Amino acid sequence: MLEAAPAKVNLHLHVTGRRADGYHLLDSLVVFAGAADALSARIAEGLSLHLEGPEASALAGEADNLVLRAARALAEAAGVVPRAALTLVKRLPVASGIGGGSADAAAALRALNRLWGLGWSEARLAGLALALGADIPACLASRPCVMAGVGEVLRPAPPLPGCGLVLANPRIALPTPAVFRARAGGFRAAAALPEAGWADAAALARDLAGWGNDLEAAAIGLCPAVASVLAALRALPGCRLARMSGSGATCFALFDAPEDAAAATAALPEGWWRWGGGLHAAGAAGL
Ligand SMILES: C[C@@](CO)(OP(=O)(O)O)[C@H](O)COP(=O)(O)OP(=O)(O)OC[C@H]1O[C@@H](n2ccc(N)nc2=O)[C@H](O)[C@@H]1O
Ligand SMILES: Nc1ncnc2c1ncn2[C@@H]1O[C@H](COP(=O)(O)OP(=O)(O)O)[C@@H](O)[C@H]1O
Repeated sequence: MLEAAPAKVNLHLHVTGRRADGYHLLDSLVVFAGAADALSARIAEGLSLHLEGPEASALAGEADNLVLRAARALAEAAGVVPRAALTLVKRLPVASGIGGGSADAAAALRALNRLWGLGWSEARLAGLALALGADIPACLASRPCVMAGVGEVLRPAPPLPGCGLVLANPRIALPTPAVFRARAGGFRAAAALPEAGWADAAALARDLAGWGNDLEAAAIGLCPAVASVLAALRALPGCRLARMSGSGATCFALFDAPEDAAAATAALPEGWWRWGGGLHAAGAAGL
C-alpha cells in the first residue's frame, strides 16, 4: 500500500473572519504540487512508524508524529486494533506552509482505510481529519479546491490551466500558530473566482495578482528571509507571479509549464530547499 502525500500550495489566502474559539476563517485556492512525501503501510503486530528520506531528521524529536495520531484516531473511531507498519519517506520541509504533515496524515488515513478494509467514504474520513488539523480534509482528496471555513468547507476549484510551479524554502521552520498570532489588520472578502477557470498560466497570474496571502506580512516580520525568497523567485526568467504559501516560509512561483519551472530552480541558492515541476496528477496514489 503506497500513498503519495503531495505538497499543498495556497495560491491565495484571505483571512475573512475569526471564530469565537480563535480559529481563523479562510478563503484559499489550493492546489497540490508534484513534490510529495511517500507513505507505505503493511499489516503488522502493533503500530510502528519508520522515517526515512532527506527531511526525516527534522522529525526525529517529534514525540507524536501526525501519521501515528491519524492511525490511532482512525482505529479508535472504527473500533479496530491498530495493526500496521508504516514507512514515511519525508521529502517536504517540516513546518513550512505546504502542509507536509497534513499530507502525511491524510495519506495515512487513505492507506489504513484500505489496509484495514474499513470502506469509509472520503466525507467520513474528512470528519475525522478536521479534528487532527485544519488542512487535512483538503489533503485527503489532494485535488485542487477552494477552501473556506477554517479549512473544512471545500469545493472543487475552477478548471486550472497547465502550469509550472517552483517551491523554495529558506530552511527556517515557521510554526503556523505564531504566524496567525503575529497577523495584524482586519478581514478581507473572499476572492471572486471565475467559474470557467483560466485559459493559461498568464490569465491565472493576472487574477492572483489581485488577491494575496494575508499571512505574508506577518511571516516576513517573524522570518525576514521570506522576503529574500520572494525576490529571488520574482527574478527567475519566466516567473509569472511569486507569493508565500500558507503560513510560510515556503514560497511558490507560477510558470507557464512544468519544464520551465524545473529548469528555473537551478538559479536559486543551493542552501534552500527547492523544487520545480507541475501539479500533482489528480487521483495518482502511487509515485
Ligand atoms: C495556514 C494553513 C493554510 O492552508 O496552512 P499551513 O501554513 O499550516 O500549511 C492552514 O490553515 C493551517 O492548517 P493546519 O496546519 O492543519 O492547522 P492546525 O494544526 O489545525 O492549527 C494550528 C494553529 O493555526 C491556527 N489556525 C489554523 C487554521 C485556521 N483556519 N485558523 C487558525 O487560526 C490556530 O492557532 C491553530 O492552533
Ligand atoms: N509527519 C509530519 N510531517 C511534518 N510535521 C509533522 C509531522 N508529524 C508531526 N508534525 C508536526 O506538525 C507541525 C506542522 O507541520 P507541517 O504540516 O510540515 O507544517 P505546515 O502546517 O506549516 O505546512 C510540525 O512543526 C511538526 O512539529
